[in-house]
Amino acid sequence: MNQLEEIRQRLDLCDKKIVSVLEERMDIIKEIMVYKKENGLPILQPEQEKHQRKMLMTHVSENTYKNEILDIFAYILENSRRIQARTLFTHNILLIGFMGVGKSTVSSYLSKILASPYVEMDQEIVDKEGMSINKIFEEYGETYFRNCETNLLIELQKGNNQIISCGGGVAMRDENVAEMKKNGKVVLLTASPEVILERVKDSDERPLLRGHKNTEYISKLMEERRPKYEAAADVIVNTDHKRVEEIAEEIVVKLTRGE
Ligand SMILES: Nc1ncnc2c1ncn2[C@@H]1O[C@H](COP(=O)(O)OP(=O)(O)O)[C@@H](O)[C@H]1O
Ligand SMILES: O=C(O)C1=C[C@@H](OP(=O)(O)O)[C@@H](O)[C@H](O)C1
Ligand SMILES: [Mg+2]
Repeated sequence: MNQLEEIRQRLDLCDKKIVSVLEERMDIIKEIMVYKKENGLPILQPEQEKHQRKMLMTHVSENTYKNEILDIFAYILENSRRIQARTLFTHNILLIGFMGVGKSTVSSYLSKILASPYVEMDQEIVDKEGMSINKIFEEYGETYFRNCETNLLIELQKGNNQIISCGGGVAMRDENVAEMKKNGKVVLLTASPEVILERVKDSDERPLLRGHKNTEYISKLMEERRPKYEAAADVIVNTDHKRVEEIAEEIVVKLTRGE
């Protein structure tokens, strides 16, 4: 064997060790998930990830390859989140509820923390149609927009592990709810009319609230929609005066307990 071959063999041995240690690390992630579930501990714990990063920085502080190693660890941590998510869920998670309850905000956060694809239905429709929701309502009318939602929902059934933020009206059609249930769990977010008003008052992107930014109108429409929302929900989480992190944790806990 020449010298180069010998060096390459050492490299191969090194790869083997990395594979083995990565496998061990991923098994530990699963073990942690099982332990948390069994002992009713918080599941997401973003502060623990901060601690982990700190520890990692101390491990590499003197290392010649510090930047390269940190780059690799970004992928390792991303994949750990993915394993964590797969341990918890194999289906889609769909967030429904009235305008301003925080569906888009919470979905985006959940997708980051679970390293899962995020689908914003409103945005998908805007991109596909090449115009804003206000413009779609003005040019083609509400029914056209609702049909776009139904078609998109059918399309989304092809994917798994997606965090899907539904527009506030999606759960009003029974056929949409049937589509959601095929491959997903439905999370209903709620909030009081006062909190909703506070959250939506500065935005002009919701055609149904144009000229109706008051609690009386919000309250009335919310009551009209409530039975459909509640019938569609697998779990319900109230968002009043809660931080996004708290809401996300509550969703994950309720979904894993199957409440
Ligand atoms: N838990 C929360 N606390 C405070 N503000 C929030 C919370 N959730 C969402 N918001 C804010 O409320 C507004 C509406 O949220 P958004 O996610 O767009 O709601 P939805 O998609 O349900 O209409 C946004 O400005 C967002 O930043
Ligand atoms: O409740 C509704 O009928 C709607 C809610 C909006 O989404 P958000 O709930 O994300 O604001 C958007 O789909 C459209 O303006 C109609
Ligand atoms: Mg939204």
